[in-house]
Amino acid sequence: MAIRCKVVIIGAGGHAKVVIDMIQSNPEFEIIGCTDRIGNRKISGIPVLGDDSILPQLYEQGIRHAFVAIGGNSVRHQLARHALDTGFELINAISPHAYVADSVILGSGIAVMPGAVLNAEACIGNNSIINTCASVDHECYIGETCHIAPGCNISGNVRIGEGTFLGTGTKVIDGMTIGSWSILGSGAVVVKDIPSYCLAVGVPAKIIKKLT
Ligand SMILES: CC(=O)SCCNC(=O)CCNC(=O)[C@H](O)C(C)(C)COP(=O)(O)OP(=O)(O)OC[C@H]1O[C@@H](n2cnc3c(N)ncnc32)[C@H](O)[C@@H]1OP(=O)(O)O
Repeated sequence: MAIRCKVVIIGAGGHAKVVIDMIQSNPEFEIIGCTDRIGNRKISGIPVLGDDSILPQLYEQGIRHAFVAIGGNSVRHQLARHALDTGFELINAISPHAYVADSVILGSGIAVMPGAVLNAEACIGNNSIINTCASVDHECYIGETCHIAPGCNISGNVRIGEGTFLGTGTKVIDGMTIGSWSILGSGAVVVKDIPSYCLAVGVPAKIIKKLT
């Protein structure tokens, strides 16, 4: 039997439960535990080993692979940087029930949840989440550390900058550009470009706040 890569999961909330389920379905990996501020417990049968300060110790013990399972973009961004600085390689967690076209380009640290569809020549940046039943169509570019929430539909040739969050069920028509670190409220329909650092909601999506 092939030796399985030992993986530590960083985070132990609801998002981590979905990630654990996906990684457990991949025979390449063996999850050795999670990290979280609240230790001394198990999630989905996996022990919480301690908080993030134990990562260097785990690396010294020979664990080389990690996955940051945190839904919030800025915290995920910071923890991914910390894990990489410690020496870990970030794996991808791809559901066997997602469709990922052969020509899709994936970075590392990416979660693709059940029912998600990534169509031809889409490109997904490091540490991004394509959540349950979201679709990313042909030639889209999704930057690093984005979160495309459940049920979003992103049409072809859309570009989304780093750190942007599309709330549940957001729709984006083809060819749009959405900037970095913006937030689209649940149910928004994007029919015009959205700049960086904006909160936009509604149908059609309108900017209601500038974000810092
Ligand atoms: C598997 C998972 O669970 S993944 C997680 C998925 N989670 C989501 O998709 C959550 C998405 N979040 C939202 O849609 C939130 O409502 C946000 C981020 C847009 C706004 O949140 P907040 O910053 O707390 O804003 P707040 O709730 O104060 O609303 C501000 C205004 O926007 C309106 N608003 C908020 N959300 C929306 C929305 N989705 N569509 C239209 N209007 C909205 C509010 O009614 C309010 O209007 P008012 O000022 O006239 O009263």
